[in-house]
Parts: sequence; C-alpha cells; structure tokens
Amino acid sequence: METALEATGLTRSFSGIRAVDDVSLSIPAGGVVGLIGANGAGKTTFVNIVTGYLRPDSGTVTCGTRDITGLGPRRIRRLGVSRSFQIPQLFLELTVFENLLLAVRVAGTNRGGFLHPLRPANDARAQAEVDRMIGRFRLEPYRAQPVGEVPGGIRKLLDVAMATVDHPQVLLLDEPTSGVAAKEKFGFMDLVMDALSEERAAVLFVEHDMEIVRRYADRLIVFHEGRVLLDDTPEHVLADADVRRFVTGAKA
Ligand SMILES: Nc1ncnc2c1ncn2[C@@H]1O[C@H](COP(=O)(O)OP(=O)(O)OP(=O)(O)O)[C@@H](O)[C@H]1O
Repeated sequence: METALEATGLTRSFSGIRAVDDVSLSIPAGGVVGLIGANGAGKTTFVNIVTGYLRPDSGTVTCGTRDITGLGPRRIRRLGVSRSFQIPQLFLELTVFENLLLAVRVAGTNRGGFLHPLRPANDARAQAEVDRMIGRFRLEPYRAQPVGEVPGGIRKLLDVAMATVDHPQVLLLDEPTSGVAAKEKFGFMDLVMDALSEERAAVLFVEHDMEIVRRYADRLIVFHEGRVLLDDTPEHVLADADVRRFVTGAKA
C-alpha cells in the first residue's frame, strides 16, 4: 500500500529527557490511524516535529517520496501535511468565511504562487475553495458570524476545515474531540471523518477518548515514554495488558 507519511528514527530531547525516542511509524495513503498514550508520552512533540513546529535531534520524516525533515510549518503545509490544534488557532473577530479564506491563502499551493494572507478577498479560486469547505463541513449557518460568537464545537469543526483546505495528503489532528460536548462527540467525528474520507486525506489523530479511537481508527499506535509501545488494530491494542496498565487504566 502507498505510504502517505513515514517517520524514521525520530528523536527529540528536552533538557536531557527524550520526549520522542527513536520513533518509526508510517501512515498509509487514505488510512485513519489513532495515536494514544498517557500524559507526557510524546504525542504532541511527535506531531510538532512532523508538522515543522519542532526540529528533531535526529531521524527523518517523508511525505510520499519527499523528505520534509526540518522544514518550516508553512512549507510542510504546502507539501501536503496539515494539522489541527488541541486548542483551535482562530481569529475570533473575523467571520467563519474570513478565517477559511486566510487558511486558503496560507496553504497557498495555489497554482499562481504565494498570495499574501491579508490581500483583499478578490480571487475566485480561493473563494471557491472556502465555499467548498463550508459545504463539506456544514458551516453554512455560521458563514458570516464572527468566530468569537459561534459555539465551541463549531470552532473545532472550523479548525479542522481550515486544516483541510487545498487537499492535504495527511492531516494530524491533535485531540479533535477535546472541548466538544460529550453528547455531540460522535456526530462531530462522523462529520469530520466523512469529510476527510471524501477529501481522500490520510489521518493521524491524537485522542484520549477510547470510545472514539475504537470507533474511528483502523489502526492504533501507542506511545509510552517517547517510544512506540504497540502498533496494531484497535481491538488488539485495547485488549493489551501493558496498554491497559500504562494508558487506558482499564482492568485486564
Ligand atoms: N517545549 C518543551 N520544553 C520542555 N519539555 C517539553 C516541551 N514539550 C514537551 N516537553 C516534555 O516532553 C514530554 C512529552 O510531552 P508531550 O506534550 O509531547 O506529551 P503528550 O503525549 O502530548 O502529553 P499530553 O497527552 O499531556 O498532551 C513531557 O515530559 C513534556 O514535559
């Protein structure tokens, strides 16, 4: 199967502590992979390295056949690896439409070269891409509302939509359901996963909610103290004694 993203031997220390320690993993094109682990296991550090927010001390990251190790976040975004954040990074005074337009400009793979993110909204292609995302993520009712006035769940959805503009090959979602009301989490994930599947993006999502990983991941990777403890089907991983002991806290 074609590989969308591959990390090999990634290592990163902070003050002598190995937050990510010789991690190798791959995400197949179109795959949906969950990443779990206790607090401090290195999940966010891994996502930050892959998306260019942190440099690794050693190791490589490739997207398709392209080596993206150590490139900056914008460059990596343009090469097809995108992310959302645990706490959405949005402009609260701007509308949903305007936030998406900024995301399209920043993603800026746009055939004509780089567009300044704050240029007036006058190019048809960018607006068409925004309209496509508004439809894909069912954001039409909120289109003209300032983001500061929309519900938290809609902000999370908008954050994922902003990460999805311009056809990324791989999306890394950092705790997509944190901040989403418990009764809305499945509806939220159904919408997100359907949209990402339609976009044919591979997904790696960091998640603490085991109901969510069981339902949406077709493979699960477990981090423990910066290393890959297990990489298998959700069924096998969630039944594993070490995973129960170190991560999920469930009794064997
Ligand atoms: N910028 C930093 N400076 C110093 N230490 C850091 C930094 N970022 C992460 N760490 C440390 O690296 C280790 C891994 O942290 P990381 O945030 O990647 O874990 P995590 O699995 O994402 O945890 P959580 O589930 O709580 O978000 C922790 O010991 C953390 O304290």
